[in-house]
Amino acid sequence: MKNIKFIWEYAKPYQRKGVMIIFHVGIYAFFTLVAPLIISYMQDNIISGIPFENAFLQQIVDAMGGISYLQEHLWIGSLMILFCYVCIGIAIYKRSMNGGYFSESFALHVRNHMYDHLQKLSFHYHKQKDSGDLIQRSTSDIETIRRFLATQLSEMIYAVMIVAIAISILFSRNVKLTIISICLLPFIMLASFIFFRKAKKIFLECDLAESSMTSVLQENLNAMRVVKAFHQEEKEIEKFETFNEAYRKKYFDLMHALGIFWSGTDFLGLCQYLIMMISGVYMALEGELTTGTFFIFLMYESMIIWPIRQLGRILADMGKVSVSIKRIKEVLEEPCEELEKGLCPEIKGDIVFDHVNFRYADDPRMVLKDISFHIPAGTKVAIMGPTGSGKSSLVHLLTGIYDYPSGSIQIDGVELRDIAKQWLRKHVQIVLQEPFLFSKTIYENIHLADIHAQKTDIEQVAQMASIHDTILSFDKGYDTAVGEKGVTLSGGQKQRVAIARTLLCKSPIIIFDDSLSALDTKTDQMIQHALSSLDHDMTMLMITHRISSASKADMIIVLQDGCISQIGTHEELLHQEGLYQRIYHIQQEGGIQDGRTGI
Ligand SMILES: Nc1ncnc2c1ncn2[C@@H]1O[C@H](COP(=O)(O)OP(=O)(O)OP(=O)(O)O)[C@@H](O)[C@H]1O
Repeated sequence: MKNIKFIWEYAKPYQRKGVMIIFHVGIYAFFTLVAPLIISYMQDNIISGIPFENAFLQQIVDAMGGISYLQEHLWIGSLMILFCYVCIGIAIYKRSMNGGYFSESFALHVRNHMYDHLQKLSFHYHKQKDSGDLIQRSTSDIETIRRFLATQLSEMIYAVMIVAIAISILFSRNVKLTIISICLLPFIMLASFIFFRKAKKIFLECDLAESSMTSVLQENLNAMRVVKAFHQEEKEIEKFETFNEAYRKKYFDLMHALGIFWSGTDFLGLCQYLIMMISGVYMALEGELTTGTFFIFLMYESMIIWPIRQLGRILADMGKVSVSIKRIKEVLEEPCEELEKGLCPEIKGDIVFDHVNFRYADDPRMVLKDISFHIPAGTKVAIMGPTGSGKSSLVHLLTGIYDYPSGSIQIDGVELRDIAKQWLRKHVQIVLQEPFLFSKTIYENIHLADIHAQKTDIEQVAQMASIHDTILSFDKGYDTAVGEKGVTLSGGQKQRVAIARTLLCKSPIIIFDDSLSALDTKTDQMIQHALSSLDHDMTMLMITHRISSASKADMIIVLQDGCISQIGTHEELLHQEGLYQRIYHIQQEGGIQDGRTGI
């Protein structure tokens, strides 16, 4: 019942079309059954002249001119049969149209709602969930329900109607032959139901084999540069062939099982048909059956055997539909991140960490331990430390993506978790280590940070990010399309476009998560120089591995194993024994001039 309600809600505004499916299937079933009846009456009562047992039918025939008139004008009967087939054609067309509207409307609304909801779910949720699974829920699961509504639903209604009405008519004609005609039908339906229940496992294995093969292909295409750089082509081909072969095997298993099922139930169906035919001929010879009635049995039998088999399949498939609905509901019922709830204080960029501890939900290890510091507004801070020491985790806390279990983080005196997330993210911008560019033009990629920005604003931030001249050197300038994941740009170029995009927000707090280290020292210095000449005050947190960059900061925080091991200015830390001094000496000695020190 809940599933019907779910489908009904999303099928708006085409719910009426759903009801019309039942009506048109009814018309289809009615005329499909009436056509053989007309032929039987023509044979028995018009041509052979057997009087009608039914007074109502006799009245209709009289109204049409009587039996002898119809005998002389047999084309009237043919015309009636033609009329039935025209009505069947129209009903099939209408049923398909309504099924299409109903199912497409459902799919459209659920897909939109899913996409909308996915945008509003927390980052934590997305991190925990497998993106492939979410894609499957938003596509294949919706498709399973759509297919059911578009075709299987009407097939099911048709099967129920045609079987129920045909068997009732057959009973009214000859009880004994009807019982003979349906004796194998329950077995056909049961065989079909059991088979498709059991076959679920094979279908699933086939789906999994296909998705594994697709993943290999996807990974290979994404990592084409690495594949070529390490001469992995042969190995990759071998790997793909293994998965392709596994998929072929599973598909063959499926075809084999389906082959056995279809031929087995075909055989049962034909046996049923044969039993009915032999019994019918025998009974007709004994005079228990008229030719017209026998004709009805022949026609109706073929009409009910295949829908019965189909009904078994649909009933088994309905399990899949309810599983899909459950999987979609699981996502839709997941609570959204409350982006607007909370305070919207004026943010200038004063940051205080007070005994903050932090660990990721799926990992018992403490990533940040007892972190305390104060960054006054407008300060430029460098964060250094060995890989895995917690630098990125620390700065990500400021964007409100994760919550901190203990301690306090305040921005301009307001507890960070009390600030509305949307407001916070508008004022705290981060340039990620691995920036992501959309498959749009460079202009659009920068412009999305502020839809009100003018072309001059975009050029200005591009200049600050030292990418303006590079963009102009492209044939299409700012209109250059950035390919899938920005592959038409080099890593450093992508990084600089991402920096320009972040600068366009003019946020009071800006974070560079190791994003400047990806650039050469000269570009890094140029960008930092441009940032220091900005006309608005900005607190800047910069994760870096370069002493040359850190030395220009007002404050340097050195993290080691999740704890602050040193904090101070370049001069102070230089005279302190510790990691900063060691890095300084390594870089001074010219070991690694351009970035990472191996810490
Ligand atoms: N999303 C996550 N879920 C669970 N653990 C994580 C996650 N991100 C990072 N970690 C773990 O937290 C610790 C700190 O990682 P973090 O990325 O903050 O270090 P980092 O100093 O920025 O490293 P790097 O310089 O290599 O970027 C590491 O041990 C890492 O394995």
